[in-house]
Amino acid sequence: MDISLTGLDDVYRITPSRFGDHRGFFSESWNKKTLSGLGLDLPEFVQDNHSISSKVGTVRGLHFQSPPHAQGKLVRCGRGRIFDVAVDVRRGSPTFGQWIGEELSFENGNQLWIPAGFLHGFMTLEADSEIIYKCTDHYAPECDGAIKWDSCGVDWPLEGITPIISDKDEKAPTFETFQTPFNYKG
Ligand SMILES: Cc1cn([C@H]2C[C@H](O)[C@@H](COP(=O)(O)OP(=O)(O)O[C@H]3O[C@H](C)C(=O)[C@H](O)[C@H]3O)O2)c(=O)[nH]c1=O
Repeated sequence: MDISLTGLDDVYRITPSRFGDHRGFFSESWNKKTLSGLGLDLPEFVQDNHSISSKVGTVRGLHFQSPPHAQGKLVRCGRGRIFDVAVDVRRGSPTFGQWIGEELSFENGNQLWIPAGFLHGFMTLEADSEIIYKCTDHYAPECDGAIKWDSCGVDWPLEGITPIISDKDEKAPTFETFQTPFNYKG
């Protein structure tokens, strides 16, 4: 299992080891002890989420849950390919408003650890792409929030694709109107 830096402090790329043989491969997709041994101690996970998006260009996000139910997420792609995005919205952060986008796929097996205080979203790069992610707090609809996907300066790899968006996401407030509930803890 490898941990590597991304363009945003506190957001890490995690690549589990794969043990291949004539049948296929085996991989530990999550191991608290291994990550801790590599210096990454994550909060407890309490909920796993799983969604399938059937069409290329499906954009889900940019979402967050506000305190007291803010969620950290450990994100992976079980099938297909996604462009996974995190935006730093921690007041006082040196990278406030900055974003990263990473290709996560079944092929590369990469994961992203995205702590609470970041918006999260993704765009599918293949049909029937599957996202699986562990969350550090339970779903709390009263704390559920969204910022309009195209208002944060994210360079989505649309290349002429018309994005498929939920009504909720289409109507989300823009980043410039956003009063973040998160503070940077240094
Ligand atoms: C997030 C969530 C949703 N739901 C229900 C609520 C709706 O009836 C239905 C679809 O929810 P939504 O349209 O918010 O699903 P996504 O657009 O995939 O939202 C997710 O997309 C981005 C990528 C995220 O990081 C968040 O985890 C989450 O906001 O599932 C639940 O029952 N539990 C949950 O934890």
